[in-house]
Amino acid sequence: MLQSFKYLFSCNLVLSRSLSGYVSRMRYLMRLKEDDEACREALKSGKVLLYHKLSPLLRKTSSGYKLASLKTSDLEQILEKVGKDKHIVNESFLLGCTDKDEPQFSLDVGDLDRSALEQECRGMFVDLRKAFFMIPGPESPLAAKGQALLRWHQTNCFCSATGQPTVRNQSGSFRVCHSSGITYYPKMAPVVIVLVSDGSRCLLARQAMFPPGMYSALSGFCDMGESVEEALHREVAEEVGLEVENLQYSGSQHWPFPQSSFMLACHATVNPDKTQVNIDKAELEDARWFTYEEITEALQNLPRDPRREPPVFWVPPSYAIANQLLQEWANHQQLSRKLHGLK
Ligand SMILES: NC(=O)C1=CN([C@@H]2O[C@H](COP(=O)(O)OP(=O)(O)OC[C@H]3O[C@@H](n4cnc5c(N)ncnc54)[C@H](OP(=O)(O)O)[C@@H]3O)[C@@H](O)[C@H]2O)C=CC1
Ligand SMILES: [Mg+2]
Repeated sequence: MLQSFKYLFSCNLVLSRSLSGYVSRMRYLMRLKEDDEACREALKSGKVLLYHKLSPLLRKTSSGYKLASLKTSDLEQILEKVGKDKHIVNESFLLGCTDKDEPQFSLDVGDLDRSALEQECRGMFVDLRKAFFMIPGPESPLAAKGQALLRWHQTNCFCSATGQPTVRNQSGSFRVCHSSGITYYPKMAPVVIVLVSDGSRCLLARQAMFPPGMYSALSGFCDMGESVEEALHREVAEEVGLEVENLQYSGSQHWPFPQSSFMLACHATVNPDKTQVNIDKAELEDARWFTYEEITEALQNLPRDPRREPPVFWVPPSYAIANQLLQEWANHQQLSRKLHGLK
């Protein structure tokens, strides 16, 4: 009894410690967003993710590649070595905070000589899509956020009402036009993504612009005023001419390409007697039903090696929420096959 009480007590202690750690970190970040001076101070002891024309800096380690996270003081020295004023570090944007309470920032140095920087930083700038195949999975959201914030600032330098320049706050959590008084906040466009199943197969599609052989779940931007459910029904009807039912929320994800999207992912079903697809050829090059065996094989395909021919059929990498939908569908199929005594 005492043992279990002790165990419960220690669990609660761990829980309350970790909760208060999280809460204080969030409060700290909130303050940095609002207080320019505090943010400038935090930058001095923080870490900066460096980008060159929106490509993040990666460093090779003994086990592969990692996002390079440079101490501000080291970055200042590097900038001076490549002949740049170290104060451009102050143009960094606040991204978040590590679990060791180190504030993290991103900075694009696209106007500096790329190879000189790569040499000084002992790393290389890699296109973000390629970087997703190289860096550890947990680093992907940070790399995406860093790029998205930089892109948003680069493309929102002027007020759409007055044409006057907008001015950022120190953290980069907004830009303001002093002429109109309008405040602009970084934006994401809501997108629905849905894996449609007929019970034993799932429906995937490809756009002409996708890399050869890649198929993904159906997706589309939400129209103004639409709910997620309405957008989902409409996109499936428009793109493949089917009516879906039994929508089930799966999860969400920020997606940086081509501009920031906020992906809302769901599963849905169609009546197994009504599976004939009618493709909107203006949107999609192809859409077809895939079996459980095809999906499990595609999910096991290793990340693409750009030097080799791509497989005939492959699916988005594990970081993409489309991949999560496919994993969930395959797990569900496996379970129901077991229940029905199938392999
Ligand atoms: N993370 C993931 O797993 C996946 C992410 N995605 C992402 O979802 C997003 C949407 O998917 P997609 O199927 O292409 O969308 P849609 O089916 O809505 O088709 C895109 C079309 O909509 C137009 N459009 C309408 N509203 C917008 C808007 N706010 N921003 C940009 N274009 C708009 C575009 O026109 P035009 O281009 O002519 O300007 C384009 O022709 C893409 O950014 C894609 O990268 C998609 C699949 C998987
Ligand atoms: Mg679409």
